[in-house]
Amino acid sequence: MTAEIISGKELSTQLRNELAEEVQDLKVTPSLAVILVGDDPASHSYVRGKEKACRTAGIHSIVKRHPTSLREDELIAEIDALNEDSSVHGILVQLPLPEHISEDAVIERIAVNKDVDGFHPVNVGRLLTGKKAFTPCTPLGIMKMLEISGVDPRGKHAVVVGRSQLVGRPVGQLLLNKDATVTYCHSKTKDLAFHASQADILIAAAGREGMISEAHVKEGAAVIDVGVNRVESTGKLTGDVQFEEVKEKAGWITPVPGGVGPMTITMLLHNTVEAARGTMFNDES
Ligand SMILES: NC(=O)C1=CN([C@@H]2O[C@H](COP(=O)(O)OP(=O)(O)OC[C@H]3O[C@@H](n4cnc5c(N)ncnc54)[C@H](OP(=O)(O)O)[C@@H]3O)[C@@H](O)[C@H]2O)C=CC1
Ligand SMILES: Nc1nc(=O)c2c([nH]1)NC[C@@H]1CN(c3ccc(C(=O)N[C@@H](CCC(=O)O)C(=O)O)cc3)C=[N+]21
Repeated sequence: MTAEIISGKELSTQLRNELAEEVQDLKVTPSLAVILVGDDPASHSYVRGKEKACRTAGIHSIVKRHPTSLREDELIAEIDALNEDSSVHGILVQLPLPEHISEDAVIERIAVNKDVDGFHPVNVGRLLTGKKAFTPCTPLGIMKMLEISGVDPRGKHAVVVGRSQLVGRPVGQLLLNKDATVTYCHSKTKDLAFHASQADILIAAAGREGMISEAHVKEGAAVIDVGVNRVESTGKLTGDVQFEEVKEKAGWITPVPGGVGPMTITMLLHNTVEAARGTMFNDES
């Protein structure tokens, strides 16, 4: 079997065009504030990608760039100001932050209704209890890719490799909310190949170049590659999945680049439009 390749790039083009039309019909121009601390080239590159994507969708974006030496209290003060500013609908603090700044303290400071990353504990808790919430962009993008491919998680065995707060945990939760049977694997898992090869839906989110081989994959499975690893020798990006061999066995597969990455940014635009509508928490009980 040769897998169907799910192009996050193509799907993103379509969804971003649809978002641009939605934006035209809004009374306000959605506005996203991105805070970037330090000089990590990958972070700067991601943030440029976000700025560009905002422009094409008609979303206003402001990027606040700071040196690594920025103090935590200065960052908190900036977030407070953005929380107060009614012209700003979404706030994203690019991670990771320098070691002297507490990521938890910073994320908790962001207003829940501007938390377009879905990292605030209130949004995390709402997701866990099945309520409407800002949902982390990468997991949301993954669910969209499965949906568009006609892969319904209900009753399927989903195996998630990785349990981070940003990717692994929330994607497992979304799959559970869609009635999948979910297994999480992580660095202490014994016999990863045994667990992974049981999966109807396999999410590879460990950040380990090429760790998922053909031996980890069940015939016909949907394989979603979240990993973004830069190969030292070539400078190229590659995923956690050995694409060439796995595509001969899987039913569906996502490439890197051009898979989950572009969808993450598309879902950020989606969440920003949602924040600008301001109706996420309207039916609060
Ligand atoms: N395409 C996109 O849009 C995005 C891509 N990414 C990429 O996804 C990957 C994961 O990101 P993130 O979740 O933030 O990373 P983290 O480093 O925070 O988490 C990695 C997870 O993988 C687990 N893990 C590590 N090694 C192994 C192993 N050998 N076997 C099984 N599990 C293992 C870790 O286990 P333990 O908990 O035990 O340490 C941990 O839970 C990275 O490559 C990152 O660049 C991230 C965000 C967005
Ligand atoms: N607060 C916060 N929110 C995030 O969502 C967040 C973050 N911090 N820190 C870092 C990770 C990583 N991440 C990616 C986004 C897009 C691509 C992406 O578009 N990748 C392209 C390639 C881009 C390139 O060529 O450099 C692709 O896979 O095709 C990848 C990774 C978001 N993250």
